Amino acid sequence: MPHTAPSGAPRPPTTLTQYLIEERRRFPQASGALNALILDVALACKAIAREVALGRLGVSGAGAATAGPAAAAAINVQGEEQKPLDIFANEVFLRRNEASGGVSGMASEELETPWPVPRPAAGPRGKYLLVFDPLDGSSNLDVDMTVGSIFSILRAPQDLLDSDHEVTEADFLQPGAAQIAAGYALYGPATMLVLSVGNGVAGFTLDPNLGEFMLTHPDIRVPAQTREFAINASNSRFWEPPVKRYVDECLAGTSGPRGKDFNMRWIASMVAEAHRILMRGGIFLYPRDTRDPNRAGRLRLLYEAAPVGFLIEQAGGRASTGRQPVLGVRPSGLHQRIGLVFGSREEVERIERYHREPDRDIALNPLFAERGLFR
Ligand SMILES: O=P(O)(O)OC[C@H]1O[C@](O)(COP(=O)(O)O)[C@@H](O)[C@@H]1O
Ligand SMILES: [Mg+2]
Ligand SMILES: [Mg+2]
Repeated sequence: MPHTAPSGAPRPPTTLTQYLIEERRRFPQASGALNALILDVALACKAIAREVALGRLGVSGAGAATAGPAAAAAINVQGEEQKPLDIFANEVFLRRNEASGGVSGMASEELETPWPVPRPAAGPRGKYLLVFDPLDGSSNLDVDMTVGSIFSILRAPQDLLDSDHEVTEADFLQPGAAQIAAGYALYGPATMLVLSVGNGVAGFTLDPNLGEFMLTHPDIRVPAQTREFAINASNSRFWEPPVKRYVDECLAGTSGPRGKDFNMRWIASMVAEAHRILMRGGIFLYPRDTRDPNRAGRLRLLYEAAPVGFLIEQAGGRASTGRQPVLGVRPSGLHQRIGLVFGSREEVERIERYHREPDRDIALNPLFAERGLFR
């Protein structure tokens, strides 16, 4: 990053606030509400980062002094066990952002129904809707591995702004292409915030001494090609033929049709996988499979697939269901699940191509027919 003033003297790094002010200059009529909302989200992420870093000493520990809203673990709307930190992170997101005045409703992985934000006593309703997975990859907490938070900002529909009624599920059912901004925080060795306001992707690293997110990755681009893939191979018997074919070809390496060796990674935290792919390329698959006929995939469209798709596409990569661009899918419900493939553009396009080819052609593929490495 060219942090050099015209005089040649090094310039202090840009803060998240300064970055947002610069971005806002592109829209002279903007009120500043979006920036205020993003800064509130960033503040929530800093509070979560502190708590995550405490490990068993914090709300996750049995004798935690600060148990607060996270005291009891429960089962969420998805039928998944909520860890104390899932509940804590959800509370932090809700409390921080309902006070901001920027939103008129929120939706979360941890809440069955939308969270209404009443019309303020004076002034207009918040112009935006905030959707989030407050803690992604929380199964990693027990083993002190990287987790994250992921969020999406949508415009509140005009009829909601004009009315006094509470936000409804239908207000959120907008395709990913309608997102105004999306981002995630990564709670790894360093805490990072990666953000797009529709003008590329920027990464900020939390300076723990200053408590500020500093711009460290100004223009993140996903390389078009890769030799690294990520998929939970324990599901291979449920995969559809195009996915089996793709993975088999990667595994065949130099002796297969791809003519090159591939590496594999699986962190079990989509935010962490997305971050690796934004940093050095790669491809991630959590495809539609046959494991549960009632579920089209594992990941949730509104608060996992859509924001990650927005970031990846803003960085020059591609995000797809395998059959169509994920940003084009209009959700049918808050917690709708979907198959997701994202990352380096050429690999995602290849997987989409395999989905278009009839299964008959795939069965005739000599590699797939003979090897079936993951069958
Ligand atoms: O346990 P699996 O099948 O590997 O699934 C891992 C996936 O589940 C998730 O952890 C789901 O997120 P949550 O932890 O928010 O439920 C993804 O981040 C990750 O890609
Ligand atoms: Mg998640
Ligand atoms: Mg979660």
